[in-house]
Amino acid sequence: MKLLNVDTIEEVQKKLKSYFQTASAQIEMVPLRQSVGRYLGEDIFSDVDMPQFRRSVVDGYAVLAKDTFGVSDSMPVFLEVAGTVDMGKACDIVLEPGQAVYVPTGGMLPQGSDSMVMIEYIEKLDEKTIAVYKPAAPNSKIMNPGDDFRKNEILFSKGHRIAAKDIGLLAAVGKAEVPVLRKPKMSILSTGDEIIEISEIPKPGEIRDINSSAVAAFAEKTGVDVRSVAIVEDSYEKLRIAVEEALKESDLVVLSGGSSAGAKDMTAEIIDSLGEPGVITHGIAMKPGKPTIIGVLAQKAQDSAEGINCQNHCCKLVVGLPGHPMAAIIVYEVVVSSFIKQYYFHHKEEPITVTAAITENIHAGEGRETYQLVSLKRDDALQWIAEPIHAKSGSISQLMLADGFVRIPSLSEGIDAKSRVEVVLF
Ligand SMILES: Nc1nc2c(c(=O)[nH]1)N[C@H]1C(S)=C(S)[C@@H](COP(=O)(O)OP(=O)(O)OC[C@H]3O[C@@H](n4cnc5c(N)ncnc54)[C@H](O)[C@@H]3O)O[C@H]1N2
Ligand code: MOO
Repeated sequence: MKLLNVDTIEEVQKKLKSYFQTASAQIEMVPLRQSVGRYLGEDIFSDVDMPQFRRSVVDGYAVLAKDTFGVSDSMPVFLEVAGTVDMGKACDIVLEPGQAVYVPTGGMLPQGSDSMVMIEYIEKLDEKTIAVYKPAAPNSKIMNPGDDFRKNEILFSKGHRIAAKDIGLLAAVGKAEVPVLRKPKMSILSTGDEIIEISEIPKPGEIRDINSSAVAAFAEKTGVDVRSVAIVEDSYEKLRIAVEEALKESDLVVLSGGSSAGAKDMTAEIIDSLGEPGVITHGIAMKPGKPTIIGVLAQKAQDSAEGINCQNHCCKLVVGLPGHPMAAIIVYEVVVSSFIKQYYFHHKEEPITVTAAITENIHAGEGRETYQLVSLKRDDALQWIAEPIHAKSGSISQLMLADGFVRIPSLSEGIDAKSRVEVVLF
């Protein structure tokens, strides 16, 4: 029985690495504003100093700071106005001691000046003279070249996921088009004679297809291009044809159901029939999610001393998720999603976690790594607490209450109530 011989998650990752290790990035250019949520295909360097010129951050007069030292409301200094700077134009005025030059916010400071005095603190006596009532410290109210970032500085690394907050910086370095990694294409197949479309009313024995929509939503959240979702009945030939068709249009095929040891569980057989190396893992030491199948199909088998090595994504991943919805979603997040981030998106940034005190003892899962759903709340001292959600993996309603999950290693004794845990957020 294959299911008795399960791999740990680390073993699965090691096996996948041997097939996908040299997968190279395929880059496409997208307009800047459409790049939010995409993963960078190249490191991004600044092409200019920012700012490129000494710039005022206020409306006021450029001065030599030491001309203003010691001035006050009752004892101003009188400075000669040597000119006005025009916005968007280079300033060729050279400021001499005893002079001031009007500079609007964002304008270029004249040579010889080292500070700005805001208009609130001056009085215009005539066209040529101002009185300054407040001392200015050197470098105050100005930005020097490179204060924000310097030319040739690395701003973002390949694999970084672009967020809305990054768009301004990409705009500042002229990225009207951004090199991003191509989205892998995924097909999702739900198997089972009992599975019906969600628009239908289930008759006794039937169940609406939860997994396709749920897995598609998690995949799209990660940036995957979900090409198709379909329900396939428990027929070897129909399922084999469906997987074969899906492989033509997709880089990854995710099936749900049909992964455990039951009589109709033919997913593994079908993967093996479709190419080499076929099923590499049948059963993972995780809870939930034990009856998971991982298959790899080489498109161009390159027999070498190391065996089949998939270069440039010539290997395709076929995953048989457990049918139980909660198990399907957790396995997708823990195994498939992290594979996609690593091999297709070169994404190395760790997910943001929240440290919280767990409210109950959690048992470790007898040789299996346990993924415990939790909901996060604040206690009276405003510290995060994680409340375990006790839900059967065949259910779905409790998932909406979960903020994330806690990982309990298989060799641990479990977690005691009140101990600190890391919650990986959904
Ligand atoms: N003898 C054993 N039986 C089972 C084992 C085992 O180790 N030995 N593992 C159990 C666990 S754990 C799980 S999880 C399930 C996995 O079963 P399959 O992956 O073969 O899935 P099915 O049998 O097709 O379905 C299981 C369950 O989930 C429902 N389901 C399936 N697909 C969907 C869907 N798209 N949307 C909603 N619900 C779905 C299905 O109707 C079943 O109720 O096996 C245990 N058995
Ligand atoms: O471990 Mo199963 O994958 O749902 O309970």
